[in-house]
Amino acid sequence: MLGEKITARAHTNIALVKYWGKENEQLIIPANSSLSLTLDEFYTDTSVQFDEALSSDEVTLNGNVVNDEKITKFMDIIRQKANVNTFARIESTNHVPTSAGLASSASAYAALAAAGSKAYGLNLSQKDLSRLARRGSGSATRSIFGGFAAWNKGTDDESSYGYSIEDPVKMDVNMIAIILDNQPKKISSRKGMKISIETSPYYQSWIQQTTADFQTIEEAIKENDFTTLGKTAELNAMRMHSLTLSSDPSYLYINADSLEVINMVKELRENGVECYYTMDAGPNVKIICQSDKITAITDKLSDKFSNDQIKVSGPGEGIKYL
Ligand SMILES: O=C(O)C[C@@](O)(CF)CCOP(=O)(O)OP(=O)(O)O
Repeated sequence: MLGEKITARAHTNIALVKYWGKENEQLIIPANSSLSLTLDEFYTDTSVQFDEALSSDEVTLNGNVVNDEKITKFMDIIRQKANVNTFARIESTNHVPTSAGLASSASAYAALAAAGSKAYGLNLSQKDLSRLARRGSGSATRSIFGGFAAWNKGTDDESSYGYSIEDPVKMDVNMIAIILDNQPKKISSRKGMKISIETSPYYQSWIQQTTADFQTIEEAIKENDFTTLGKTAELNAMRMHSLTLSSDPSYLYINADSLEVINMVKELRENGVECYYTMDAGPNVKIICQSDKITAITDKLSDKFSNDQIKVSGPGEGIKYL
């Protein structure tokens, strides 16, 4: 029997308050709550159709066959919830440079959770959809929602879920992604955060600080205070990266190009162009700015980087079915 083909689109999100460590690896329960901005420019479209003729899930990503047991394990969670054993054909198109620290797993697992659950006849609430997406990749929890979203840490599968903070976004806020390297990174976020939580001597102070940062940014959103949001996000990102440096073995996602961009941001700020930077598990830098500063920033960036490396994003929307 052939099921209905369901297609969903999820946008990636960039954390302003980072998730960097799990309390429970199997359920992907984080060590702290996190908060992000969903972006309009980067998204994943995924279609799912179950087919009794299949003897395993068939997965393609950007037209290429993918064999990833993480995907099959994720689909098994959906099959168990739907009480259906049939395998599925999954076609995914990433409008994000895959696994280059541009959070492609966030949009990928959010889209797969939405298309997969609906294809198997589940009609999940947004909250339950975010709990399901969380089982694929932690940051996907937030990509179910548009604009500013949060992932409530929780303590178990039931209490660890995403929720919308503000969508549509009132604050004038954009992110400019500079794509320095779209090669898959050597240390995945999953591996990196495990090393940090297990070996960095600063991990506990990170948890205290990031809990405070969450409240600061939540308040800044309410007060439409871009400066506090940007400043706090920049410090939070660098504190996350200090965990990688202080791990054993020490490692670093920041490379020479990243530092080039960071110094440009500091020069821009010294010259009165307010902007802030954030980074995830890769060398790419994202610059947080308001609309009237975009041109000054992209002009400065184009001194060193080509136009196809520079991508401006406004706030993106939550999950939708196509
Ligand atoms: O997005 C953030 O909060 C910060 C990060 O992007 C890195 F800086 C973490 C992304 O981690 P993810 O890929 O979701 O890990 P998984 O749960 O092991 O799949």
